[in-house]
Amino acid sequence: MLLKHLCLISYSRYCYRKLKLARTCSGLFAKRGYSERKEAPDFAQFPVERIRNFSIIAHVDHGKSTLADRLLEHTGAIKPNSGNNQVLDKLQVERERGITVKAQTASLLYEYKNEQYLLNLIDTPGHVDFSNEVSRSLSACQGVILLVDSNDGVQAQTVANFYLAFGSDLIIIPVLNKIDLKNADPDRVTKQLESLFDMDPKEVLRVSAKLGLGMDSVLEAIVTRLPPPDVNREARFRAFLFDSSFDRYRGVLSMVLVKDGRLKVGENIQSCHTKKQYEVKSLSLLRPQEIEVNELVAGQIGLIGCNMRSSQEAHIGDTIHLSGQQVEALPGFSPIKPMVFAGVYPMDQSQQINLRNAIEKLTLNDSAVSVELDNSPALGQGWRLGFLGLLHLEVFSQRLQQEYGTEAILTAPSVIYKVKLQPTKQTMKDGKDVIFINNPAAWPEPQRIQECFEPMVMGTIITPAAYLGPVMSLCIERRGVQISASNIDNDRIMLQYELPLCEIVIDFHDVLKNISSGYASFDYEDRGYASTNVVKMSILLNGVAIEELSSIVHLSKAQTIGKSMALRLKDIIPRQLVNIAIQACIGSKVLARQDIKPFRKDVTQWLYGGDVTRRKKLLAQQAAGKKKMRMIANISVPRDTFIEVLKR
Ligand SMILES: Nc1nc2c(ncn2[C@@H]2O[C@H](COP(=O)(O)OP(=O)(O)OP(=O)(O)O)[C@@H](O)[C@H]2O)c(=O)[nH]1
Repeated sequence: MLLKHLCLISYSRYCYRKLKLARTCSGLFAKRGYSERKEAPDFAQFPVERIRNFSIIAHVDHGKSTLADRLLEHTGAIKPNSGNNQVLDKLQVERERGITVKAQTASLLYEYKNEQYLLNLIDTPGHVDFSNEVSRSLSACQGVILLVDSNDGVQAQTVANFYLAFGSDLIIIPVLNKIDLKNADPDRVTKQLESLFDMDPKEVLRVSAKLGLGMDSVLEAIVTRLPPPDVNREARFRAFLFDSSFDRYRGVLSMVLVKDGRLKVGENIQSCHTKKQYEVKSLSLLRPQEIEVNELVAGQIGLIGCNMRSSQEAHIGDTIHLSGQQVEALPGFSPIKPMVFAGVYPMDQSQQINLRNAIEKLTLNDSAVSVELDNSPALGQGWRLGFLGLLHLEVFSQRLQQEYGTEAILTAPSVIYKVKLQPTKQTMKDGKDVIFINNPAAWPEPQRIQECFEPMVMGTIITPAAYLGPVMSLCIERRGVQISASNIDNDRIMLQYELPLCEIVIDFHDVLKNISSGYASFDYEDRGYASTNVVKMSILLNGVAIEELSSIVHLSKAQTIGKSMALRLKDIIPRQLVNIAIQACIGSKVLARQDIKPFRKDVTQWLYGGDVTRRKKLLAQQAAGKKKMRMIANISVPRDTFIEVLKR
């Protein structure tokens, strides 16, 4: 009996402790936002004053995605310590390369002074090729977190991103990350921020996204320093379309910031751009996983599913409104200007339709890519695509393969040249004396050209002083002209060079990283066109020009490029029964020549003595056969050769 009593007491104590623990935990979880999972608030009732839209911007690898992970954990959107690494980097290419290429959104709930706030976070890419994603994200925000690595300090893209946010009149919260690192020097980096951007050192926060240190200070700064979105819930519904993606079952999903009014499932909406009407099938918020809601209200960022079927319908920068209501369109984006062009062809023509569908769907998710039809005698029907840079091109082709299972051949990248033609009766009549050319195959005859212009960029390089010499030599070798040089602090120097775009698209960034042991950083912006001396370099095989291998080069570099191209082709083209002459030419002038010797088949090996006329007859037959072969070899080069040469 006594034993039973004791057991009962200890059991009730156990239950009490468990209950207490549960209560403490629930209190703790409630504080960190966990309770909202059970009783998610009605997002449509969230007052505008308690909404904040912000973005995280930084130089590549300074920890944006890691900070986003910690903020998601800290606000209870995802479970802590469950191996969350770059949760918002959803694409396979992002996870493999460890970079963000696509801005992602997540709505967080945060409790501050007993009031719940809805914080809409947009994680942005850091690499210069994806800066369009950054500027698009900024259009939906009132403020940004400018994240700086407290070991690396201010880098080229920190400068570019700062000016992007500053120019958009956004509030900037400076945050130093990675303070846990042994070599971290937050004081030095704070001074850099003060001298470069005139920032108040007291406003600079210090965190470690990896260890989750200082997260409350960041969240508090977002709530207290940023204003709520400037929206009106009583006005007619208006939403700004700033991103889109394709869902196999639901068609196009449009990511919008609701500027005015509210929108419910079942209502009919219309696009200001295309004037097309749709019925709203689904509305959702991203937390970061999608949660369906019945209503989106002004101030919120959400997804609209309305059975849009084709990529042309979701126009980035469009204004969406309710059908039958007149509203003023919101200011859109200035069109994105692709910098690098490349031909994309299917491996064989049977895959043409698959590739076309894949390109169409992917361009919906990556609106910066421009698409034109193209045709090549050797590679068949294809497309000429425009990209923002080489990494963008690589990521696009990787996504084509990984997300849509299509193999494509990419031709050598080229920039877009401006050519002023000699005045003729025809050009004067059409008024088309200036043309833009992104494909060497379309280059006019030299006698028709009056002047050529090439695209220029203003490059900003930040490098430790120790690497200044090699960095400057690289810029000079790439035809750069120095505009300015200034000290950021005792150790780092910021250089500005005007450079031709074609000199930096291929490998400038890699070479810069190599010569500076990875310490120098680079960013660039468009600087218009400048007069130049470029020519078309053709590649001739046995006297026949192969258009797919031609390129536009600067006259000063034509000889070097011609030589290396001829050597590469010599390695790649298989030996054949005839001699193959590879020539790199400008017009009729041959710059470089390589010969691939023919196989020598000994047709006389079966002869054993006998009359000499017999031997001569066999050799004559062989020579006649070779003559015929050369005719064939002149025009047909194995398809694999193109793939090998055109692959970088
Ligand atoms: N020691 C330390 N490492 C960190 C911290 N924050 C991020 N990292 C590491 O820095 C690297 C880059 O982090 P990411 O979050 O991918 O950087 P990112 O800025 O999102 O990179 P991009 O999207 O490519 O621009 C990763 O290896 C992280 O683990 C930190 O506070 N301390």
